[in-house]
Amino acid sequence: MTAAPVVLKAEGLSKRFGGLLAVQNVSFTQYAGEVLAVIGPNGAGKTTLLNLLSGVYRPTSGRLHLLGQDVTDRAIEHRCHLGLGRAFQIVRPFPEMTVHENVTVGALFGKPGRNLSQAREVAYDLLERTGLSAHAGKAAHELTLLQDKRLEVARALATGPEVLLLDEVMAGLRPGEAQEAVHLVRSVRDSGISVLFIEHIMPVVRDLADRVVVMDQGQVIAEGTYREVTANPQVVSAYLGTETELHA
Ligand SMILES: Nc1ncnc2c1ncn2[C@@H]1O[C@H](COP(=O)(O)OP(=O)(O)OP(=O)(O)O)[C@@H](O)[C@H]1O
Repeated sequence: MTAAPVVLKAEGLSKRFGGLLAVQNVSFTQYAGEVLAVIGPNGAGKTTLLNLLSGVYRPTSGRLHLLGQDVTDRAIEHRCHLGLGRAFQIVRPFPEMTVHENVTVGALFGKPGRNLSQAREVAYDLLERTGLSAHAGKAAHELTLLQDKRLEVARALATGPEVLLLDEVMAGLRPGEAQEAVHLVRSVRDSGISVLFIEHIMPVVRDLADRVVVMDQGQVIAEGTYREVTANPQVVSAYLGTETELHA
């Protein structure tokens, strides 16, 4: 059997803020088609890691490879054009623009070489895929929270990613809504996109992740299937005293 190609490879990534090593020597590999979760208690360094992956921060040390290229010193735009998309926890669409226009902007600027009519077509297709077609003409500020999250995913997909980073996109959703969001992420994965996500809601991690990377105090303390990591005493101990219910 041939192993799936590597899409992301972090090698000893660290990020220092003054006296604090927020991310310490983090290494992991993500394979094509894989859904990888990054979990850990508050302050573990998950968001900082995501910022290192997407290019918001340059690492203090370590290297990052994306789709076979060393992108350690590459800007956000370069990573985006290469095939890295990101959806944020706090959704910030252009509120007065329509839902369709918001996705068109992503399709136009996230992928070089598209003209406006191509971007508009891509946007219609993505609204269909993310279940927003019926809301295409609404102003973005009229959407519900779940629809906002769908829009955020549609905007990230509009850049044509091969790897999609999701930063706690389930935050604030009710359980039924979170299940709908899980279906959406599965459909993204089924379309061939590799997904790396940060999540605090353990049932979501259990339902979605092929593999889980657990961080604590900036370091990776465990890696494996959901079952493996939640049975790991070091992981259990890292979560003790936190509000997160580790065993979903
Ligand atoms: N820009 C920054 N400047 C200084 N310290 C920072 C900065 N960003 C994060 N930190 C610190 O780095 C550590 C890791 O923070 P980070 O936000 O990455 O953790 P997290 O695992 O995402 O936490 P949470 O689950 O609460 O979002 C924390 O101690 C945080 O205070």
